[in-house]
Amino acid sequence: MASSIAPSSQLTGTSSSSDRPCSLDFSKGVKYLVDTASNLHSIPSEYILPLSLCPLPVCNASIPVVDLKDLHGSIDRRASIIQALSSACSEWGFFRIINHGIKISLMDDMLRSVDGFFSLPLEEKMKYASDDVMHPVRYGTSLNTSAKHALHWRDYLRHFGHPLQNSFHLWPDSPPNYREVAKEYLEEVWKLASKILGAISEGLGLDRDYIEKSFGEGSQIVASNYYPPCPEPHRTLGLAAHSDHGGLTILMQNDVDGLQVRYKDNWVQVGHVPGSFVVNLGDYLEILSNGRYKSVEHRGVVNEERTRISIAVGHGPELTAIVAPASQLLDEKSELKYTPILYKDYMRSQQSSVSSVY
Ligand SMILES: O=C(O)CCC(=O)C(=O)O
Ligand SMILES: [Fe+2]
Repeated sequence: MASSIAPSSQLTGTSSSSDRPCSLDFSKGVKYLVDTASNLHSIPSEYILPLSLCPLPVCNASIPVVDLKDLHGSIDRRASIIQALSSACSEWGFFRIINHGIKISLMDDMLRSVDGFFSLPLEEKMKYASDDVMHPVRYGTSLNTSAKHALHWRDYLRHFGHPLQNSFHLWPDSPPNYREVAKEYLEEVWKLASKILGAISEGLGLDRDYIEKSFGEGSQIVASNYYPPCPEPHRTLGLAAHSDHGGLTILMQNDVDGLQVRYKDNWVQVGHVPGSFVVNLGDYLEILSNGRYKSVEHRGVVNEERTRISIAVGHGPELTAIVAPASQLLDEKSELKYTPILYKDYMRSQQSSVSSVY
């Protein structure tokens, strides 16, 4: 669960220094940098990470695949899916899902809308820029944290999906179909998260609706990440190693690889499999399960040739929920591994000290 981040340089992605030429105002994002800098053969020094944090060769392993077909079918079928989810959650904290029920055409539409947003003129995207890391809709670059850090090769659009009425009117209205597509996509992903959370709850020996009930009204945040080609991909990262603070993240991406997951002190590459989602547990579920399930570190690496897009949707409790181990999972012999904390305070503390997206 513990997150690591590049040591501080004097920069954050949203600050700009007056002695830097305008063309290198990094707050405009890496897409802008790549589009406007002529002959970009090396990365600006602000993006160079210490060697210890640079991406190393990765180990050969694959995250587990869970087939959700007939999750609501026979009792035996459900039990075997719950068993597969439970071992993926305790062993990896990450898994791929297939036969999840979301239409590929909707996934493609969402990817196209997000691509359309990042392809807008800079002035249009900058309408959503904000210095407030908790702002309900935010376009930015590098990491979503107020901590000082070396810059990362990523632009992002981040906004709440649920509760819808709190932020829908603030979502980008360009490209013209963004709101309509994102609304449908996020509603479908919310339903999928709910099904998976029910199965995870049962896998822990809790009632099917235990986790969702613990969410109260719940929260959903989408982070769309845009990683343009990078001239020196081995000297930087798109997204620093971090764990997600929410309950469950459901991620899809275009056909360019770049996600890496920590597994037994190695980094494992998570390749693109068309039509599937990658799912991971966040800190909230590690704490709720009193450490039985893991919220595992992951990061985004970049490449020289192609733009990578990923869309990560986090599902967690309402901001006023208490994050604490489920009392049913504790008996007099088990030690309470985490101190209860208000979810809002947990989020805030993460966002002022480490890389965090949700
Ligand atoms: O780009 C990716 O695959 C990782 C995204 C991610 O971890 C996040 O947005 O929290
Ligand atoms: Fe993440």
